Amino acid sequence: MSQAKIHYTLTDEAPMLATHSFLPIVKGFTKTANIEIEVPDISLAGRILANFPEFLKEEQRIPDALAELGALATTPEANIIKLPNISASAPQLDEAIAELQAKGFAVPNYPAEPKNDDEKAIKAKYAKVLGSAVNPVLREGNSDRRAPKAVKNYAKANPHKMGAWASDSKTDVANMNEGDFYGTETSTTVENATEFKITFYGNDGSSKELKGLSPLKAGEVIDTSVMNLNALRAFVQNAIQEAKDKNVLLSAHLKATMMKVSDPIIFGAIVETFFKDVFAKYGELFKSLDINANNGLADLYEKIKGQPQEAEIKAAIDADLTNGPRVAMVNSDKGITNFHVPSDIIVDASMAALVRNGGKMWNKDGAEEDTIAIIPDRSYAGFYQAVVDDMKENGALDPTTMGSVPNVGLMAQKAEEYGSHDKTFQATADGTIKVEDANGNVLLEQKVQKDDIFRMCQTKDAPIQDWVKLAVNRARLSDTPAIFWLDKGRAHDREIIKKVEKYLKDFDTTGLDIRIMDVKDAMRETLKRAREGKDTISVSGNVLRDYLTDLFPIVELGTSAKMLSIVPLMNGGGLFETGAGGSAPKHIEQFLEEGYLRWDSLGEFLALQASLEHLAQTQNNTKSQVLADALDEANAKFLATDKSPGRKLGTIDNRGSHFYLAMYWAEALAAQTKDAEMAAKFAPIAAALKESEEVINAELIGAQGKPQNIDGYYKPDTYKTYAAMRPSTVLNEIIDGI
Ligand SMILES: NC(=O)C1=CN([C@@H]2O[C@H](COP(=O)(O)OP(=O)(O)OC[C@H]3O[C@@H](n4cnc5c(N)ncnc54)[C@H](OP(=O)(O)O)[C@@H]3O)[C@@H](O)[C@H]2O)C=CC1
Ligand SMILES: O=C(O)CCC(=O)C(=O)O
Ligand SMILES: [Mg+2]
Repeated sequence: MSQAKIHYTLTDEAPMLATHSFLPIVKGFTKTANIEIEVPDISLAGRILANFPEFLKEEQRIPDALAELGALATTPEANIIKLPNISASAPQLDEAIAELQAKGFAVPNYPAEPKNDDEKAIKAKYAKVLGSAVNPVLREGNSDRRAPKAVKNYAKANPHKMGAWASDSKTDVANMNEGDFYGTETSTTVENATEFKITFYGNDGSSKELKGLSPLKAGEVIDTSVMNLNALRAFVQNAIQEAKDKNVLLSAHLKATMMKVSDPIIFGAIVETFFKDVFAKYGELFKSLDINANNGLADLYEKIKGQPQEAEIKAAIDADLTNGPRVAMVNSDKGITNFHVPSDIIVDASMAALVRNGGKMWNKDGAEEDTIAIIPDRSYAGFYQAVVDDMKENGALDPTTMGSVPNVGLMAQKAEEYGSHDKTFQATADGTIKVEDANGNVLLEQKVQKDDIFRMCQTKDAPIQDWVKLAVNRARLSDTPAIFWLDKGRAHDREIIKKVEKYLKDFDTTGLDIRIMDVKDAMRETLKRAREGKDTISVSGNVLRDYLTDLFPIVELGTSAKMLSIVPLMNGGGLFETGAGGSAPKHIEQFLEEGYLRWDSLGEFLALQASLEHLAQTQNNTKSQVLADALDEANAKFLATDKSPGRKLGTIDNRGSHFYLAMYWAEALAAQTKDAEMAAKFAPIAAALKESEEVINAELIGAQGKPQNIDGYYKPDTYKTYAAMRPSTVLNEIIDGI
């Protein structure tokens, strides 16, 4: 048997900590099936170092693990377990760079406003690290996300807390009615393979190439749209007034990490409109200090530190916060508002949390209040409004009875808006931005005013076909109705509908209930069915995939970390994402403060099971199938015995949950009869773990309750992190002895 490989990614924050405890277990168990576990470092710090070898000493240089994994993802051998990673906002990138520099890595500062060609080159390299820079590289397939039956049943039996929705809740979504991406979108399908370029033509006769010639494949859907900044600012002003009039909180919900070019600008426009007198009065000073509203208040406070006007500016900001509507808080204990950091308000998680919480967010005193939720663009605002309306009309959903909403999402090869960063530009003057082919024929064009955001998106045909196939398969396999969520009001979706209707004919859909519905209707129908306890597969584009796979799991299961999240790669490999949620920065904070990590690794367990099964099938490795089946049993027992970390000190945390998983996995391996060698191997391990249960728990729980020092946040010390995450010598001895 040749040695098979699983690539288990090293990422950031809570999942990175969890990996230090779980990886030794994974390595120990899988080596019995001759599987090698590789651990590519795709952490934010690792990605920065990999991109700047010329600034580093020889011994500090590391290979570009992400690029290597991206290449691997296009091959049939790929078997990658991908944990959530930081998608860095500009302030996070600055922090990570500062930490690396302090540790002796001479990487350059991030030049937000490059002043010469050298800085431009550095900025271009950092563009590969900023924002959502990992997932789009690895996602060479569409996504299949669902709560496995055992997980769903567990949630029904052990429901999480749900906030009640009042029928007179004042919570509402505020969106633009014109001048947004939705209203301006134009779209076309390219018949034959060609090339395109993007050029700005100024009303003054000037022109500037924004993007040089790039390929277009036959059948590709392309679109352009524009967000008019004047319309955006006017809309924000109205939303501020609305929140004030209704006497509720004001909150903003964007995706500045994934939409890393457009959404920080939109965030900045919201911040600048809210504090418009401050930005008008201190504009010159802010400019000289490189303060940009797009980076939020935290960055502003940092940069005015020590300035003669510091106190006066802070007072002016406080006055606006007092006079304006109350602003929703990210962390009321620490005084962190919704306007502090663009990456703190990630719409997929934040709106889901709002729905789970009876429509309420937190004010500065930590009390819950209704809110006006700013979601400027109608492309997605309407579907959140549909949820809010449904909750007001019918009350909160009931996790003990509600049906499940799995998702089949179009995302391969950077489909749709989430692949648009390299084609998103802010207009520097009034004019027209044209998408032209190599011969100058105009494919699409948009009129822009200075500061407007122009965006072009691509969606390749092969991923669309694969997505339709995946939807039909999932509907068949789970015998569940599937709804394509597409909006006839959007030019892009009208092109996609044509393709879906065409490609559905390629498959046998007899007996299946497959529908194409408008997004808002799809939401209403899905919620109605969920309330009746019925499951419905949502089949959606890339952005809705992201939003729906946090919204429903967070309502159904309490967190999207418990999702099974599979990406069948188009060339035959497998990418197994862990959960559908993020890297839970507040979990690492709690761990550093009190030695308790409440990150739930169920997503990792589920992904590992799927990865082992994929390996068994593609490499004909029967031992891997034995491992996968035993892990499946272990996962079920893990849920049945409720060994997930609690929320509080003194109960088993992430490390304790790994111990139980290892014990149940070893027990299942010892008990199975398909592979006698493995049964014999794991019988003493299972016995040793069981025998030491009390001692191990005492060691693991005994390690809690004190601050942890792992020497860093973005690049902690490996040795210290292992020590912190593996505090049980008894457990370590058993695992390391496998
Ligand atoms: N696939 C990826 O790589 C993704 C990465 N991200 C990145 O993650 C970071 C934070 O994003 P954000 O969206 O705020 O998400 P978080 O990681 O903060 O998750 C939001 C909330 O979900 C709950 N949660 C998530 N994962 C777990 C888990 N394993 N165990 C228990 N609870 C969990 C917690 O909620 P509660 O406190 O209510 O229990 C948590 O506060 C950002 O850098 C973002 O870019 C985000 C999404 C996906
Ligand atoms: O890549 C990211 O930044 C986040 C990804 C995400 O939220 C998702 O795929 O659900
Ligand atoms: Mg998401």
